[in-house]
Amino acid sequence: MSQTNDQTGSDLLMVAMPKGRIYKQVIRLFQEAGLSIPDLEETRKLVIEVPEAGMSFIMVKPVDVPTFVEYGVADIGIVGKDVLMEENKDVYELLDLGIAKCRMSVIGLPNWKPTIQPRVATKYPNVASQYFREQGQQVEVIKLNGSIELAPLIGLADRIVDMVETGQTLRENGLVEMEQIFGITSRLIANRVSYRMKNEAIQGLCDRLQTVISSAAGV
Ligand SMILES: Nc1ncnc2c1ncn2[C@@H]1O[C@H](COP(=O)(O)OP(=O)(O)OP(=O)(O)O)[C@@H](O)[C@H]1O
Ligand SMILES: O=P(O)(O)OC[C@H]1O[C@H](OP(=O)(O)OP(=O)(O)O)[C@H](O)[C@@H]1O
Repeated sequence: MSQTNDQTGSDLLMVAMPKGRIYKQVIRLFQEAGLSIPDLEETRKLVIEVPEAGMSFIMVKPVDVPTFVEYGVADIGIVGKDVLMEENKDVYELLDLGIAKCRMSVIGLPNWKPTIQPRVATKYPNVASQYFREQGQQVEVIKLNGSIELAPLIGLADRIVDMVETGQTLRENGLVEMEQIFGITSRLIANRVSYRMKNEAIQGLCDRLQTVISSAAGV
């Protein structure tokens, strides 16, 4: 990857970086790929230039990453497959980073019984609607923003569609995983125009990251 130390402003690759859970894993991956990224979580700054890595970072909510990338204010971004499926934005999905592994599942109480117009609570209404439509099941989807597992416990919904990683949240709330919908990992995405205009830099980054991912996977 051709990187110089004199890149400034718009020469830098603008990266939409998700705040929160994925962040530390992404930074580790970038550092293993030889990119000297400081711990950006230490600061409340939202735009952080790292000229020595040829990149500038904007710190955003994970769910907003595809929006910043689709509009081209970020050239690339890192986002979970769950968000990509839900948001369905017009971006290139370049690389499976293999981090933040979990799965999207249908979850319910063990004694769940089908009802006429079942209610499904979820943070992912598009994913849930599409899944049940494909299953030929009519459901009412209720959008929540967190603590989704609460819904079947207190009678808000019959089932939920949510992520499962270790299964701890399910176990501690007496819920069971009924069906797995798809597997989730974090992905590197790119704006369509940026991918053409800044191809050398973006492809170079992909190649560096791919080397780390492949060696971690023992390929
Ligand atoms: N339990 C989990 N295990 C592994 N990966 C997860 C888990 N929960 C979420 N993820 C992945 O991490 C991404 C970001 O999750 P995170 O909880 O940081 O953001 P969020 O859901 O937008 O939270 P908040 O609304 O609290 O900011 C998700 O989109 C998903 O890809
Ligand atoms: O299988 P586990 O390892 O228990 O992980 C799964 C939990 O993690 C996520 O919740 P999060 O921590 O983001 O909380 P929230 O959705 O309630 O905000 C997800 O929505 C599940 O509740």
